[in-house]
Amino acid sequence: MNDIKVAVLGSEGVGKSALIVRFLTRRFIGEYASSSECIYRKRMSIDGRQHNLELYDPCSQPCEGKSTLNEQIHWADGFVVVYNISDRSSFLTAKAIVHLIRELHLGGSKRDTDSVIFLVGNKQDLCHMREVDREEGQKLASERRCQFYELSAAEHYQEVVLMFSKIVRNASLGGKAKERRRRPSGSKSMAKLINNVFGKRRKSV
Ligand SMILES: Nc1nc2c(ncn2[C@@H]2O[C@H](COP(=O)(O)OP(=O)(O)OP(=O)(O)O)[C@@H](O)[C@H]2O)c(=O)[nH]1
Repeated sequence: MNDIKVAVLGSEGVGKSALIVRFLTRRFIGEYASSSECIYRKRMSIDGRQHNLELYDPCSQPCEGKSTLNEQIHWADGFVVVYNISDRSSFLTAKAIVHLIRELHLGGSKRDTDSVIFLVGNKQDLCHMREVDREEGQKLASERRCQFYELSAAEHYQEVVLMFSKIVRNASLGGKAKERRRRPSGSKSMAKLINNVFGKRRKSV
């Protein structure tokens, strides 16, 4: 059994929780409020191999025991860095996060890091309000040697599953054994996730 840790990073409201919830439950939840950072766990079989996936969903608000971005980056084997295509400032934040991941992983093998940083432009369904061209995202990804996706947690279930499956596969192939530093603190079971999801008021988008 292989443990794979993936951090989903990006600025507030870009759809990090929506992407994770979509992947884990198949559902798109219009309003998902979480007041704490948390880790979701899922067992996955990819290419006949079993993986224990841990998905880290940070909390944008100040909260108790909140880990720093540096700690989150040290903890993870793979990174999904999300921006909202209709919010340029979120793209700039994503750019800074990718830069930081690269800085902190300078010691690692280049090939390992290249395949485990995914830059994701979310909310593609809002392309009528687009502030970041697809080409800009592609350019940043190729400059920073990341995999690039543009998708919509709201509309693209299959693409979301493919994206997460691919990062798990890439992280498992990297076979990176690294020192584990302080781990982001929160942890949630699927039961808690489902409770969160269905306990919230849903809003259509
Ligand atoms: N139209 C559209 N809205 C989306 C999409 N993904 C997320 N949203 C909406 O964007 C808002 C923020 O989504 P969240 O998943 O809470 O974003 P987040 O990045 O986890 O936010 P924080 O936890 O505050 O950092 C919610 O109202 C979602 O319904 C999408 O693909 N399309």
